[in-house]
Amino acid sequence: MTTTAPAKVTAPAVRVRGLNKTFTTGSLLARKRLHVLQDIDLTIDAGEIVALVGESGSGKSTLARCLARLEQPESGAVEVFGEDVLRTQRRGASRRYRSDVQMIFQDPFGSLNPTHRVESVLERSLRLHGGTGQSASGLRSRLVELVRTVDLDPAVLSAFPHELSGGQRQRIAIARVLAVEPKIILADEPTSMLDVSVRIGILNLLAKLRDERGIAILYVTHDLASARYLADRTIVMNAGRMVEGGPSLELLDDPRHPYTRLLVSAVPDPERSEPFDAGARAELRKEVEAWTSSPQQVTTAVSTAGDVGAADGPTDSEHWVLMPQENR
Ligand SMILES: Nc1ncnc2c1ncn2[C@@H]1O[C@H](COP(=O)(O)OP(=O)(O)OP(=O)(O)O)[C@@H](O)[C@H]1O
Repeated sequence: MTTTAPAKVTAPAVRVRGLNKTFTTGSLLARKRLHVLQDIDLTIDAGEIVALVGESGSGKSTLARCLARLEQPESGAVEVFGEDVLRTQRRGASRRYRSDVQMIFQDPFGSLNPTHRVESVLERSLRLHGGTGQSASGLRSRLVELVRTVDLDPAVLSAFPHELSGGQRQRIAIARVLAVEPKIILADEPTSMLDVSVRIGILNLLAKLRDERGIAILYVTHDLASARYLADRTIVMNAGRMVEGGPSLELLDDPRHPYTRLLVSAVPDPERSEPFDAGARAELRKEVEAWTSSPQQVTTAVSTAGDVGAADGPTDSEHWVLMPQENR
């Protein structure tokens, strides 16, 4: 008799279940509790990019910061490759966790020490990760390899951050993260401070890291068009809750939830057959308000997982047309 070996089950890179986070603000006499994350569920597989979109203040960064262990949620579970880290690492993230889960921020200048040349910024990360056992030539070739991975010329190694463009600085910030060989990258608006012309290069770099290294990426953004371009799945957040999620193309081309439809309506698309008019948007806004006061989890056919320009108009709206995912 032949027996079939059971299929190997691989845990997702990240699984978040029932996560809640509140902040207390105000003076002693007028304390206010802000429930910033409410019952958040999310999974990200290895080699997958998941975009988190929503209006300003919807809780996207707080969720990323909870995953980076920079914030402590009140309840819920965060599993990384199957390990329930809030239980097993109660006193804070282990050294291993801090290598495996890395964060990229929106301001690449703020995250690089202006007095250090690029090579010493990267060398520091390499040494932290691999100890001090590298020979001088081994170290040099790792530095060159790192900057080449982020598509920069090794000449940048001798530059100071202020001598680089915003896009180059963000690439160095990414190289520094790669020095510790992360399995998960939390990218919080990594292109929002960059010129439109260089944004797509950073998005393509993130896609390369997913495809070639199998890195799981949470991509936090206001820009629906870039989420559509880059992310395998997109999740929409409103006021601390997840309202809708699914494969990016399906979700953003055929949004079901009124809030997602409102966000999508703010991105002009000449190919859209029925343009949204002000009346339609006002109706959607009413539906969103009704949902916010009595939220129900919306499950769409594609279901698995703030200010995206809904009120202020789109940013980079041309990407919607210029960056179709299928032509990437
Ligand atoms: N440390 C903190 N203390 C108090 N309130 C906070 C703190 N951090 C965030 N908040 C509040 O939590 C809410 C969610 O903020 P968060 O930054 O997660 O939203 P976001 O969706 O990432 O918005 P943005 O796109 O503007 O960064 C906001 O109302 C914010 O003011």
